[in-house]
Amino acid sequence: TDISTHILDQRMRSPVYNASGVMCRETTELEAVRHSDAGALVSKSCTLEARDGNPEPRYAATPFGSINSMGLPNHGYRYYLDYAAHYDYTDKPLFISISGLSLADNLHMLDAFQRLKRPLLPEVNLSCPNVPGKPQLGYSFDDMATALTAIHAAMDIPFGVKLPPYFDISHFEMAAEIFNRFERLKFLTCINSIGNGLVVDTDSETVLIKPKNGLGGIGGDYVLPTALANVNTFYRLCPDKQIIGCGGIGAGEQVFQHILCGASAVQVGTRLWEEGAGLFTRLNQELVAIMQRKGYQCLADFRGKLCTL
Ligand SMILES: O=C(O)c1[nH]c(=O)[nH]c(=O)c1I
Repeated sequence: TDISTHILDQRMRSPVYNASGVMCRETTELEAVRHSDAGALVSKSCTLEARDGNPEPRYAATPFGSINSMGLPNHGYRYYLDYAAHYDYTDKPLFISISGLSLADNLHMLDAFQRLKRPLLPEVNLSCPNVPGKPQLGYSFDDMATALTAIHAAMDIPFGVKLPPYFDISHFEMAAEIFNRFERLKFLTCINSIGNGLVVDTDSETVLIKPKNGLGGIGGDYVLPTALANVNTFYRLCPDKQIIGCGGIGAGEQVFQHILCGASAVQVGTRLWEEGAGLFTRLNQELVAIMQRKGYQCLADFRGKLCTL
C-alpha cells in the first residue's frame, strides 16, 4: 500500500504534514516535524520583523476542536530564511508560509526566499483572521487579484496560497477565476481556520481567549464539512492546480475524505497541537488500513473520485 504523493515534482512519503502555525514557529519544532512520520513540513507564517503576537490566553482546545487568535507571532522572515538556506531538501519538502502585513512586505520576503535558489515551496497566506486592523486578503477579491498579480510578476518559482473558507458559490467562482489567471500559482491550501468564532465557558460565563473579546479562528471537527467543500470545489474549478487539504483531520478517515475530494496532500493543525508529532504515525497507519480494506494500492486510485448522486 503506497501512500506517497507529489507536490509539483517533490515526493512526499506520506501525504500528511503540519498546518502552518502548529509545531513550526521554532527550529526545534520544525525539526520535530522533520523527524516525525510527516511527509513534509511548513513554517509558521512570517512577517518582515519578529512579532510577539496577541496577549494570552490566545489558544484554547474545545470539545470539538480549537479556537485561536495567536496574532501572527513569529521570529521574522530572516529566521525562517536561515532555516531554508541550510535545509536538506533530499529529506522531505519544506513549505514556507509568508504572511506580510503589506504587499510590499510580501514581495520583499518572497524575493529573499526565491533568491536562495532552493526548492522550497512558498505558501502565501491570504487568510490570517487574527491581526487586528488587518482585513484578510482572501475576502477582498479586488485586493487579492492585485496582490497576486504583483506576486506572480515577481515570482520566478512556483508558489501556493493559503485560503480562507468560502461559503457562497459566487465567491468560489470569483476566487477560482482569479487563481486561474496565474500559471505559477501551482497549489491552493484549503482551508485556514473559520475566522472569528466565539467559544464561551458556561460555568464562568467567560470567553476562552483574551484577544478580540474572545473571537478567534475555529479549527478541528467543527470545520471538516467546510474544508471538504472548499477542497472539492476548487479541485473542480482549478484543474491545473493541486489542492492541499486542511481542516478537521483527526484520523485516517478524514485524510481519506480530503484525498477523495481531490487533495494531493493534507495538513493537520488542531489535532497536531493536541496530540503531538506521533499523530503522523497514527494517521499514516489508519490511512493504510482504510486503503487495504477498500483494495486501493495508491492515492491515485481514489483521489478526486468522490461520487455524487
Ligand atoms: O493568529 C494567527 O497567527 C493565525 N491563526 C490562524 O488560525 N490562521 C492564520 O493564518 C494565522 I497568521
